[in-house]
Amino acid sequence: MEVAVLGAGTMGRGIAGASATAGHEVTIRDVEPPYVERGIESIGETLREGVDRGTVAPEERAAALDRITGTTDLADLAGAELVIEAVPEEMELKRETVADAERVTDGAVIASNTSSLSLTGIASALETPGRAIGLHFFNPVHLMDLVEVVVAEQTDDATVEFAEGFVEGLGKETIAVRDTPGFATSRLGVAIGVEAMRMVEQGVASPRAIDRAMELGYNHPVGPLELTDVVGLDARLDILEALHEELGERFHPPRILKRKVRAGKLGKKTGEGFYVWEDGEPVGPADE
Ligand SMILES: NC(=O)c1ccc[n+]([C@@H]2O[C@H](COP(=O)([O-])OP(=O)(O)OC[C@H]3O[C@@H](n4cnc5c(N)ncnc54)[C@H](O)[C@@H]3O)[C@@H](O)[C@H]2O)c1
Repeated sequence: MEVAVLGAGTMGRGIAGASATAGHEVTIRDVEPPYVERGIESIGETLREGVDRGTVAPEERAAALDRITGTTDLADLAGAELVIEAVPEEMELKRETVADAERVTDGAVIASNTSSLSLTGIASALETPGRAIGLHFFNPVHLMDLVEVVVAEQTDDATVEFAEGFVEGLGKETIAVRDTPGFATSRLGVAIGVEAMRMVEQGVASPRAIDRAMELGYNHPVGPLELTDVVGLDARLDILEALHEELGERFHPPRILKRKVRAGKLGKKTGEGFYVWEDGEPVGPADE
């Protein structure tokens, strides 16, 4: 199948790489040639790591890269049966992007990788909104087995079936979720994260103890506070504010989170969040 991916950033390159590895012809579009080139280079690097680990054969890597074409020209999407947008998380940009994709393709299913915006709001930018769906991939795409299939108010049954078939062909598992704030994964993940932050605030236990509770008590690979540091405290605050508005008080952003974001303590990327980070590792608790 011909698949078009819009945006060659973190997610777009992952989705393009997974699609090409599964045998699809992929066109990846970004707004400037260097972004496209960097995206394709990065797909090559990820596949190279797969070869080094023995999970990808060298000829599979070469064949996958051969199936990827980069472009900045929207007209090159014309033959796509599936378009997946992974442009920045802004409603107006997403609406323009899907409308452009609909205009230049002929009956393609148009999917959005949004992690928090209303699919129903994105779909309403289309002339035929029944073709819109959410395909919420997780980072890093090549290692994460889940794709949340987000069903907008307008999405047709045939679109859901098509999208689920595509994801299964990538060797990943789908869960179908109605278009509601935070879908399933962000809502559940953030609910645990926000309670963990309140527990730090109330002095219930140290961040490390709270993380160990979930890692050893529930077999989570990483605790909620370390995960917040990895995702970025600013990103977590944005999602919480959106969920608070839609779902009420239980998602009220804790003061400790707002305080840290105001102080520029955004987690791993700035060297401090709930932990102090050095060389990409948490080395101790941050001062409260
Ligand atoms: N990063 C994650 O962990 C993650 C996980 C799940 C979902 N998402 C979602 O995926 C989407 C993309 O996130 P990301 O982290 O890959 O962002 P990113 O900033 O890494 O990449 C976005 C890319 O889109 C490009 N772009 C901007 N306008 C464009 C246009 N009109 N057409 C084509 N490309 C355009 C940018 O130049 C950039 O290269 C967002 O909706 C985000 O919420 C992100």
